[in-house]
Amino acid sequence: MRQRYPTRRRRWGRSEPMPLYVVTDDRQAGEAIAVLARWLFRYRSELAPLTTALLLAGAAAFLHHGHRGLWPDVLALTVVAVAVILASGKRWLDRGIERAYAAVVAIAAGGWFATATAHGPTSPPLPGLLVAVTLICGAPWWSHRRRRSRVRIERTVNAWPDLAETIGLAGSRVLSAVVDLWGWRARLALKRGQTVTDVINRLPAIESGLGTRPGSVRVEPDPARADHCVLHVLEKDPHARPIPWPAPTGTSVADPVELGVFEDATPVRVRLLHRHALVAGIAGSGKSGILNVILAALTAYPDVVIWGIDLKGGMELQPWASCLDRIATDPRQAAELLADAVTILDARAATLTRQGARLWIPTPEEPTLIIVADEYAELADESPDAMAHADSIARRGRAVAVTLLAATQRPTQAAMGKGAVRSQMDIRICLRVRERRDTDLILGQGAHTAGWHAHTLDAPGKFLISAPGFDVPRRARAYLLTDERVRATARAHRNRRPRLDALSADAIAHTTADVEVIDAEIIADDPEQALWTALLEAPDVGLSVSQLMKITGMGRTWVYSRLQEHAHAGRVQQVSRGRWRAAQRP
Ligand SMILES: Nc1ncnc2c1ncn2[C@@H]1O[C@H](COP(=O)(O)OP(=O)(O)OP(=O)(O)O)[C@@H](O)[C@H]1O
Repeated sequence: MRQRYPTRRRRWGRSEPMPLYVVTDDRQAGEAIAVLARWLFRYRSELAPLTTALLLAGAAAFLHHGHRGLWPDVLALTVVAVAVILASGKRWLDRGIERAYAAVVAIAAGGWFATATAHGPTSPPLPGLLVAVTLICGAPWWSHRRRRSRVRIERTVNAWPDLAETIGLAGSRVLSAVVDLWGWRARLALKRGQTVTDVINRLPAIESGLGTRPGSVRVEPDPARADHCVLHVLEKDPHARPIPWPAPTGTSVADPVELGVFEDATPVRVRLLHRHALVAGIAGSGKSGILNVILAALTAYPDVVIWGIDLKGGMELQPWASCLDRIATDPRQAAELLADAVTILDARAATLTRQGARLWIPTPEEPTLIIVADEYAELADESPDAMAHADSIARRGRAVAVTLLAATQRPTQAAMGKGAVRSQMDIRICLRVRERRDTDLILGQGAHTAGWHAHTLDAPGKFLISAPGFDVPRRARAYLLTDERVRATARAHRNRRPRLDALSADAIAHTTADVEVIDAEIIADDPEQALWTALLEAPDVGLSVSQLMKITGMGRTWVYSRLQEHAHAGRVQQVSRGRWRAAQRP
């Protein structure tokens, strides 16, 4: 009983006034003083401006009584204090505004103290002035966010032993705590036998115990100690607002692509070369947003050819059409495209074997081939052939630089669990999911238990990434490209796109052979009519500008200007870079 009494008393705060006790013995006065002293100690930070004012008044009264001639010395000390703050205050106060505040407080306090020493602290207007200066200088102090956070941490650290018991982490200790930009961080030492998973499983209880908003506490394991972890409390959400896309910095597909930023403001930079990637999340979670960020970066590189599969009828990838070498918009085209990718893969593999090399190193002349597939699960449902090819690419494509970037809304067992595709995905980007088990489906069995809580991501574009170098669950938010930015970026990058290398192009030459048949069938009496007929009858992959020049017998400028007119009127569409066909065909 004697042990529990003081423990409970420690928890009383402003919101929970101390209950009324009827105490019958003489210790009442002693208890009241002890409670008052504890209260003063607990709120010492908030009371600091008042305490300083009282100390100044007391000291001034003392000096005025016996040593009033010392006022010039007080003034000189004030000048020295201000000089020290301005010259070397950076050691204690890293922000300029804080140092300026400290200097102003020193001038006000020193000035008042010197005057009060000379004339007496009670001589008017000095008492009123002291009250005014205390309130004016106290206001920034009371409202200062970092000070308040520091005080809150101190109280939390003191209360941790009780809190730990309540939330089921009894025996854990706070080793250190610091305030950071968005809240505070504490290093925890766990009781022997406790693990980071125990802490992760108690996250909602910790949030409740700390009185923070749901979803505001993160736990990061300590790579060096299984019985240590870092607790990160975010008082403000660093990802509350969309983050605009900064222009890409890389020059080659070998450079990492910057997807967004983590909560500590470090960029999420991931290398796509020789790796397959999966982007998954529910509708509206921001998959297309992430594809846009990746495409905006990739289309700037001269050593990557991009093919697209978009089973939403080309809706998602259409803005990038002028930068894509090829687009498939239905399951049949998708199967053909993937079959061609496997042909390229085989041709490259055979060449590498002949050369005794192991890796296809991309250059602008021999680019890497990345196949961007939106709605990947649809493909699984509608084209088993396509899945067989995708499986092949997933297993054998890395070394020869033929890789997949798949986005899916439904990480179904059929699409993700079977075959090699999911297990071969080196980079997994998990946006918001509906159910916990979807996290395991995307990131791998056991991910949810290990703290990858994708179901708690609460805004589009927020994601978790599991990839080489990213093995702890850290929340990030992808950059956002507006539609206008997507169009402008595609326009800026379209003339820099490389073509497939001769080896790969020859391996799939049959695709262009289909197109040649059409060339022969069109008669170019009337160039306008010939152009339109050709566009109407163009194959799914479209016709190139040089083919249209041949068919119409007209020059490049004429063909371009007619195509622009048709495109402007919505009559033709650019199927992929430099390939056109009529928007609606008979
Ligand atoms: N990184 C981001 N930051 C802020 N908002 C975003 C971000 N990414 C996407 N959004 C917003 O979320 C909405 C849905 O995004 P998006 O279309 O990318 O989702 P999706 O997962 O592709 O959806 P669907 O599966 O229906 O195609 C859009 O209005 C977009 O503006």
